[in-house]
Amino acid sequence: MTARKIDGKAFAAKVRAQVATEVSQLKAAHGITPGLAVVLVGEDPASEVYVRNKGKQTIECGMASFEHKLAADTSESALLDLISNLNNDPQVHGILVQLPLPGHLNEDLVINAIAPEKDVDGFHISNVGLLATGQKAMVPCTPLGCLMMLREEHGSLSGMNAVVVGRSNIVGKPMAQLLLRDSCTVTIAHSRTRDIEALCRTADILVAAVGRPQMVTGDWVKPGATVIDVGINRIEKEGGGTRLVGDVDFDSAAEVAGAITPVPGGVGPMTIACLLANTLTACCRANGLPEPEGLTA
Ligand SMILES: NC(=O)C1=CN([C@@H]2O[C@H](COP(=O)(O)OP(=O)(O)OC[C@H]3O[C@@H](n4cnc5c(N)ncnc54)[C@H](OP(=O)(O)O)[C@@H]3O)[C@@H](O)[C@H]2O)C=CC1
Ligand SMILES: Nc1nc(=O)c2c([nH]1)NC[C@@H]1CN(c3ccc(C(=O)N[C@@H](CCC(=O)O)C(=O)O)cc3)C=[N+]21
Repeated sequence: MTARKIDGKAFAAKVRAQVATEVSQLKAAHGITPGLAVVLVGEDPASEVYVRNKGKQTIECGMASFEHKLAADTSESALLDLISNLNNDPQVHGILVQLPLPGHLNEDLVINAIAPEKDVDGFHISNVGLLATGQKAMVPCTPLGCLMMLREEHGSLSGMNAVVVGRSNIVGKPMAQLLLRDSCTVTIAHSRTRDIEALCRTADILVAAVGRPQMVTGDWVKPGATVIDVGINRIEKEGGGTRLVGDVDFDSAAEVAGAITPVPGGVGPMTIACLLANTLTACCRANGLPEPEGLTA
């Protein structure tokens, strides 16, 4: 392996420590405790992992955690009622509805029912529009975490060629927006992209968010490039059991890349740290207090 391994786990711990410090100051000076509500409808294995890690870390940071676990057959109106209550609850500064939702629920409708200023996922159409037009928004946690690691690695990203593989609303598109805002030349690739390997080899920054285990191999990577692996895929292990792998084939990519994030221990922990940072930011904004520095995009 020649690439530097970017330690997302350690970086996330630093971000959470900063959040915890600011939370304790907020409590001491103003008697305010930031609160995060997480809504989980039905059972999704990826979401379960996320909710478990997140609840623990929310409390470790000194914030209040409100978990709402609803049955898989919950009606849309019941879910909208809950969101309305959370929108009006002064103890709740951040609301996250775990995706994907069961098929009978309209995701767009549900997400857009969240008060934009409490939308710590940054998925509400208002926040998407604010980000796209360069205004102050809630920035989606996963792309924000990726951006923080890239800035730490490179300082300025200006003029770099970035290729984002994946065009989802929750990762690919907002990632591309953030890279564009930092003056990268951005290309978004997806399942219809022609000669995707050659395109990826033009990237100084390569972000993989496809949901296909180990799809991006070393021969897709430009020598010295920085590779950010967003993928979280559970695969069968030889000899039984399962293990977590990314969308990048770590071993072959690490032979070519300059720096690379591992899975686990890369983007995942940063996502949760950014969720906590967004909750703190939302709480400061709600109370007309100055925002924490270095925790927003
Ligand atoms: N670490 C973290 O914190 C998080 C990790 N994830 C993980 O990131 C990955 C992506 O998530 P998400 O964006 O929600 O996934 P989606 O399934 O919503 O989007 C996947 C994207 O990848 C593209 N794609 C699929 N197959 C190919 C292919 N063969 N070649 C090129 N492009 C392809 C799709 O293209 P098209 O649009 O043409 O279909 C689509 O745009 C998953 O592994 C997920 O688990 C997600 C969120 C947070
Ligand atoms: N509204 C919404 N927002 C999300 O941001 C969201 C979502 N829904 N639905 C599911 C996906 C997935 N996701 C993960 C975040 C962190 C880890 C994480 O902490 N991963 C650890 C490993 C965890 C383990 O050991 O299994 C790591 O990569 O090191 C994983 C997955 C957020 N998502």
